[in-house]
Amino acid sequence: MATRIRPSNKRCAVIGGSGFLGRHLVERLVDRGYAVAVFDIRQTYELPGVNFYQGDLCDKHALLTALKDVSIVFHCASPAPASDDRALFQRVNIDGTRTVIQACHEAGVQKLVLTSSASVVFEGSDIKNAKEDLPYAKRPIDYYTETKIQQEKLVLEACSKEMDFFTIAIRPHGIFGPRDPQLVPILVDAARRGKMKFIIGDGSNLVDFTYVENVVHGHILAAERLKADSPLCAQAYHITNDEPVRFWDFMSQILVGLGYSAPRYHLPYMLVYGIALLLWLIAFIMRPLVQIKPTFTPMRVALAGTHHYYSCARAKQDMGYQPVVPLKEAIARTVESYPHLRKGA
Ligand SMILES: NC(=O)C1=CN([C@@H]2O[C@H](COP(=O)(O)OP(=O)(O)OC[C@H]3O[C@@H](n4cnc5c(N)ncnc54)[C@H](O)[C@@H]3O)[C@@H](O)[C@H]2O)C=CC1
Ligand SMILES: CC(C)CCC[C@@H](C)[C@H]1CC[C@H]2C3=C(CC[C@]12C)[C@@]1(C)CCC(=O)C[C@@H]1CC3
Repeated sequence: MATRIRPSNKRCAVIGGSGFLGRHLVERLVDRGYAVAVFDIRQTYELPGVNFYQGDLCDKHALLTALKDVSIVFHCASPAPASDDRALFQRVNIDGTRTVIQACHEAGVQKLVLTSSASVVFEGSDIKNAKEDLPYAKRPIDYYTETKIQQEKLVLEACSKEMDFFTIAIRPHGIFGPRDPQLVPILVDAARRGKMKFIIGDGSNLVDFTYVENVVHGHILAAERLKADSPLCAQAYHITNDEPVRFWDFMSQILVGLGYSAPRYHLPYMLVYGIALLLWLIAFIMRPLVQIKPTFTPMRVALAGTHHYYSCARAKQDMGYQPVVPLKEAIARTVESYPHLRKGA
């Protein structure tokens, strides 16, 4: 019988490696001595020790070129959550993830680590210290969440001891840090347009914001501890900073750190949510004529006015996870990294 030659376990691929999380992951993997292949629809940087493969993850042949001799695949590609292109989410997050799994099988990859999201259980109402056994959202709040649920199921169901193929899903929440294209830029844009004067609700809602290096640490631990008969197989894990913070305190610390005023006046949650829904409806109806992008979408209002924080006890127990950068330090590093977004810059 021909012996199947296994790729070196220090060779990995990062699908979505040109993105915010992906690039931080790639940098850390290189520091740890991994040879890394980045697969992405765009190339945003160059790094010694990293090979770039530009392509769409829905294209199996393109993927197979990048997965040659790779033993670990990190899948952290996704369309931007704010997009409302349902067909794109279906194609990339669902059909594309099937293609990734198939390509992993054909290339002899042993481990697939999916970046899922803690939002797969979020329906717009309070979530307090939830464990991973909370059921998936029955009424997902948007297409992004809907397809992240399907994606996570596909990856976890693909775990197979018989095929020597092990899978795991990491569920981060509210990732932030240097080079994040979403949280800080959107916040500053809203502040510059005078829209950050108001607190939605009473301001006491607790939320997880997770520093990108902690998310990276969770991914690498997952990959290194995932093996046959380990409790990690086919499981989902929350990865957070383990320091839930008041949503509006966190936003205020970022804003004040960058020289803007903190929001002060309170508005009732239901009023703002109703207005956001109405604006969304108007934007939807007007779409054939004009593209309107409201700052306060129903999703953002729900995230800004409810509790949503998650227990990471399972990751601590099964993979020895502990956040490596505490929240205070993480906020300071983040603020420092955006000199161009400071007030007056
Ligand atoms: N940013 C956040 O707060 C959170 C993000 N996540 C998940 O983390 C992952 C990474 O997110 P970010 O780094 O924030 O996003 P990002 O938008 O910075 O990175 C995503 C990358 O995927 C690539 N990509 C998109 N479609 C592709 C395709 N068809 N083929 C190949 N590459 C493609 C993009 O070019 C981009 O470089 C995503 O899966 C997201 O769902 C989960 C929880 C929270
Ligand atoms: C205008 C303000 C009321 C809000 C500005 C900040 C928001 C842009 C961010 C606050 C919470 C963030 C968040 C995500 C994106 C950016 C925020 C809405 C995600 C939706 C990204 C993708 C996920 O998987 C879940 C995240 C939850 C928190």
